[in-house]
Amino acid sequence: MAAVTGDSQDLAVVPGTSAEPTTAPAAPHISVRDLWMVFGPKAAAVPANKELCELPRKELMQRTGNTIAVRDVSFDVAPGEVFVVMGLSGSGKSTLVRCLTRLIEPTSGSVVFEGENLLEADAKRLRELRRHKFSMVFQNFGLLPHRRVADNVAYGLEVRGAGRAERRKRADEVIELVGLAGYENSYPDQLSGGMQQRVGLARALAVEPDLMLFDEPFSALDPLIRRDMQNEVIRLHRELGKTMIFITHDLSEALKLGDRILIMRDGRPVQIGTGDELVGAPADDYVRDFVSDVPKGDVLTLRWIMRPVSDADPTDGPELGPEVVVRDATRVVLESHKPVKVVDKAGKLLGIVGQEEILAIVAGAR
Ligand SMILES: Nc1ncnc2c1ncn2[C@@H]1O[C@H](COP(=O)(O)OP(=O)(O)OP(=O)(O)O)[C@@H](O)[C@H]1O
Repeated sequence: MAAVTGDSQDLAVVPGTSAEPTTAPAAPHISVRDLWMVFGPKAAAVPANKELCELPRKELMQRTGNTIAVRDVSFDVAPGEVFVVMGLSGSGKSTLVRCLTRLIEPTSGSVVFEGENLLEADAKRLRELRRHKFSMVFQNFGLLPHRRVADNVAYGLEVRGAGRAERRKRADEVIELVGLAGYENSYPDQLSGGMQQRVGLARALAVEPDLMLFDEPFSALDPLIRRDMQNEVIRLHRELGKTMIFITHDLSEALKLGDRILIMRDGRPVQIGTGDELVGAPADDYVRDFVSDVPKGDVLTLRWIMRPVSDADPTDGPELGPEVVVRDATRVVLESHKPVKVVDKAGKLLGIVGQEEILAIVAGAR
């Protein structure tokens, strides 16, 4: 999915620089710096204590009763970007995302949202932000069972104090938007899992949030329904351009939805990058392992496989941009009797891709 503002390529870390904080070209929508979340007694003392921070998880727990769920995480999310947080169970994804809106109180660091450090907001301001600026979609849908679809969708507006007519109008709009028209008066248990999650999506959209947070929203759904819901998020993002932070432990979901992906391990950020950067230049064996089964041709772009032009290369072949995905370039390259020239927007020749480079990827040799 393309970022609505800015070129996601520009937002990315340079391949191989792994977890360096990335700087968005425009003012970031949300900017996280040096964020720590330590559970347990005297948690605040842990981040500053190098010796404690380096202890294995079990030993830290035995010695101090603390668990480090998020350690020293920094990243920016640009307006309109879809930023995915990915990692195995226990890697700190949920804690990190809950810290962003202070559903969990971070131990230290800063979270600047639209220029405001949320860690300094008082309870009143925080309530205001949660009602007007953020919304969250949960894995277990989080619907109120005794309320009809329309009332579930309008719940956030009701909390905000909106009148009945306004609530109903807005609920109808978003119910239509997520494809649930006709089900306004149903109860959640009369709907399938996928439809219930559409209600969850509609409820999150109803309040017109600036930032949408998704906590593994589709993990409980069947694969086909899950695919439909991913496509639904892509469509809604295209139509509404909301900034989204999306947690998943599923790499294919991360690659499908994310402009950029943050990979977490044991609370640490291991790599932040676009899908092709993770696949083309994994920061370590953990990331390499994650991406090992990804069909490379579906993710890598020509810039990853092009070679320098040599004197022997004909340079009158067809031209393609460096951002073209290998899969999409395959036909042009294989049908051409000459190597394809990889050319940037200014017309500068960057490299050459011939049949060997394509076949090496398609056959999985690289
Ligand atoms: N309230 C808590 N008290 C103590 N430790 C906690 C608490 N919540 C989470 N943790 C610990 O923090 C670490 C990160 O947990 P978290 O739930 O954020 O991971 P996750 O990547 O979201 O995992 P999952 O995909 O299973 O939800 C884990 O070791 C977990 O046991």
